Amino acid sequence: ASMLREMVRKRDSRLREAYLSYRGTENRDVMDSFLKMALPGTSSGLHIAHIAAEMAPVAKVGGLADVISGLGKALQKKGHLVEIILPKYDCMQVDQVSNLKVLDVLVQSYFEGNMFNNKIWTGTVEGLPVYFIEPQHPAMFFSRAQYYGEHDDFKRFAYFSRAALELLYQSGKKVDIIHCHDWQTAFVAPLYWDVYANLGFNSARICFTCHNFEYQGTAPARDLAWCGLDVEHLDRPDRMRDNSHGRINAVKGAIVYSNIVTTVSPTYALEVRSEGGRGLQDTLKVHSRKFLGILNGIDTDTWNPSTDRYLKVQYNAKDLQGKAANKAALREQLNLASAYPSQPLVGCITRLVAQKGVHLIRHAIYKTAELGGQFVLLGSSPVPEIQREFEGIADHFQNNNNIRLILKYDDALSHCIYAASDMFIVPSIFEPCGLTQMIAMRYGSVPIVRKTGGLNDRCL
Ligand SMILES: Nc1ncnc2c1ncn2[C@@H]1O[C@H](COP(=O)(O)OP(=O)(O)O[C@H]2O[C@H](CO)[C@@H](O)[C@H](O)[C@H]2O)[C@@H](O)[C@H]1O
Repeated sequence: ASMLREMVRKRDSRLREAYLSYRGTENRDVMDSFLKMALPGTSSGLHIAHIAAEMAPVAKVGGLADVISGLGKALQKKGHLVEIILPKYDCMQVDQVSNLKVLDVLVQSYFEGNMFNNKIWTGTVEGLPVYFIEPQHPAMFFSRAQYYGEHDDFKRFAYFSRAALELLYQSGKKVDIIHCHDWQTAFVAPLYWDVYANLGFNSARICFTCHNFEYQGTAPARDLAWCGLDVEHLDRPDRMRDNSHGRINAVKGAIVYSNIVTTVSPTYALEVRSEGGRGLQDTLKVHSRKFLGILNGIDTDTWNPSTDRYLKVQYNAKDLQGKAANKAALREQLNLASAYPSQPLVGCITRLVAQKGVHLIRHAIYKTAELGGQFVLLGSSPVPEIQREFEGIADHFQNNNNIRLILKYDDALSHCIYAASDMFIVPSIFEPCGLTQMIAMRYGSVPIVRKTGGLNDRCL
């Protein structure tokens, strides 16, 4: 911790200046008024609805899921009424939902010229009330045995965004803040102001958080009509038309139409104002008065080595024996050599996509083997070539008792790796925030990161 504190002290002063001027007078009024409304520690008793594609642990692919439950719980603790709206995926972890039941009302929503019924399920996840929407649509949008990666993802989530707003509208809820996340629910912002506000459902203000500008949700302009948006009105350079090709862009629409737009670290908020914006930099500049970066946090109940039920032995900062016991347990579980307790163990838990620096991860595996350390990778890839490449590396080290690659998603194992490792690598090419380095620090594993985005931010 003292090393990290020292690093923070030595932080590039130009970056600090840039950050401070970004938070300067021009943005202050807008920010202050919204933060008073939206953030913990200010007023309480607001009704906040998050509309999202993921939530931990019930429907998790990556960091978005952690933030939906972590932020939701933090806001709830501050006295706000927080509700989450999710698709009812067939593959979600239903055992993580308490009191799951279907309501005896159906909510009808518009799509492609027709009205469709939606079953509404309710339940509690991590103490938060959740609504799950199950469309009664012949395309079975959320019964695909996976969360993303379907040919009609744009259609699936345009449908969900519309149905989620319809649920809020028909239930007569007086919501203060509707918080949507990433391209999958970016449609909520233009739908709210162009469709629902005209129906008198207009008490809420819209917050859009972009967790990663790499994914923007683009499609031919005509596809916007599916969820009832007006293509002619929105297919314009100052509204939803993408800045570099003729398609429409869901994230751009949310930037234009939301009251406040956030991303997940101040440094990334600076980066996306140039190339990091993946073509949206000019839009972010036009809307800079309502755009800011707020550093993510982690859910310190879920990620707590002194209460973590997945660990062999719980431990805390004052009791590192416990950490050693977890290292021994993981070595046994993964059939790794265990003769030398002090032989360093390097951990890495990630979605294996180009963003995460897969070539650097590969290099770290070989280098650790060469230097006589141990390496455990837990990761899976939506990109078949990358998955195959890492399967090859796993095979290569099959008989090496210092290296293990576990190429799947496994929540329980991830906790054990954070606890067992001495060091944790996050060599991302770009990283909007990054949660794994924060979790690693919480578990006493030293993060080794590339200096980018949230990995290059004030985290102490
Ligand atoms: N195979 C596996 N098995 C089990 N658990 C696994 C796993 N692979 C990853 N995880 C878990 O998923 C989470 C990933 O967090 P990241 O910060 O890397 O987010 P991600 O890049 O998905 O999301 C985006 O959103 C988040 C949240 O805003 C940003 O921090 C980030 O920079 C941005 O890219 C961690 O909780 C990690 O433990």
